[in-house]
Amino acid sequence: MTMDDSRINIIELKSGQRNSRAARAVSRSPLPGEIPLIDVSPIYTPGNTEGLARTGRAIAEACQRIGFFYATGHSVAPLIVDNAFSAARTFFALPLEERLRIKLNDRHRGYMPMGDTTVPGYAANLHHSFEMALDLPVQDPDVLAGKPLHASNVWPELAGFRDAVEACYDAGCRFGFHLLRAMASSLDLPDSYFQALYRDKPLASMRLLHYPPSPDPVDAQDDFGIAPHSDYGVLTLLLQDETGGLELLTRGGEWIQAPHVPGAYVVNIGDLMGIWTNDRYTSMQHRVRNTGERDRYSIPLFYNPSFDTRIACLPGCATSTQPAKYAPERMGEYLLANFNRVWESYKRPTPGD
Ligand SMILES: O=C(O)CCC(=O)C(=O)O
Ligand SMILES: [Fe+2]
Repeated sequence: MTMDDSRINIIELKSGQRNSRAARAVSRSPLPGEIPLIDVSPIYTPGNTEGLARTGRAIAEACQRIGFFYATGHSVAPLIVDNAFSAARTFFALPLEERLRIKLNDRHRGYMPMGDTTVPGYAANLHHSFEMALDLPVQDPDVLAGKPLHASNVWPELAGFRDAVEACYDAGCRFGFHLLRAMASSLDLPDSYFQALYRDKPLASMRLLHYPPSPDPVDAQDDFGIAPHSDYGVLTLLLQDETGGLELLTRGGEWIQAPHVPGAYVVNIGDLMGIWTNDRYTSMQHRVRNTGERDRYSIPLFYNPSFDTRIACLPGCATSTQPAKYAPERMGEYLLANFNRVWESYKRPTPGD
């Protein structure tokens, strides 16, 4: 397989098992219930305190044990999901020159070419992506002020693409916003605790990802679709197609497959949730190996609160025997510290620019 672009950027992801044999170990099928399937529909019924508490308890169990769960009953219409995947397939089938017309900008919107991201210690990830986030008008005061990450999206000239992607983004954000009530309940916090931090311009960004088929990295040069990493934000809501290839590291140190479950989102917690909960909910590593014959598409939504949110140990998560382990972080600055490593190389002129 040829790389679209030979420049390699670094996405500094927490990768505890960097390039070790364990990180390349073969995966197994999950045991029944090992990645729990949680019906989250009570999040949509105001006043259903019992249902919300039940969902919260299931989420607490999942987050503490494995850091991932499948969510059903999320109210995102199948047609919205299908349309977004169709849009992704059409976009990645465009000639490279077309995709490069909207190359990733300094507000982290646009097309990120194949081979442009690596997890330290690994070969370049074998995927490329379309990146978008909250779409703010040019006259928005934060956009005018040049506040980082606040911008309008950029779009390819492709009929129907924008509508399909925006519908998926809006529906995913609505789901995330409701899910925050159950996340709060899972931590014995008032239902609206997290929602209050997401009301004003949340840093919610979505990627359309394409992974071409690639050789098995266990025997080859670590050519993962995406190498082992944990997500650095708060909450990730992932749609994946039927291809499979997503794998999770269990707390016992085994890699297990997280196959496509029809109609379900894969939900996982990121590193910032570990800071918030003092590691009650610790992010877990995951990776993608697309070793079959098929192209794989996925759509993660990184659902994070507003730029100025201060992420510090939550009430109830520190005790006298377990004091807060982490210094507080500011949401936007924390994300920027991670993104900047990518941006640096995008600011450099490349041949043909
Ligand atoms: O494509 C997937 O299933 C996972 C993507 C992922 O882990 C990421 O973008 O952080
Ligand atoms: Fe990830």
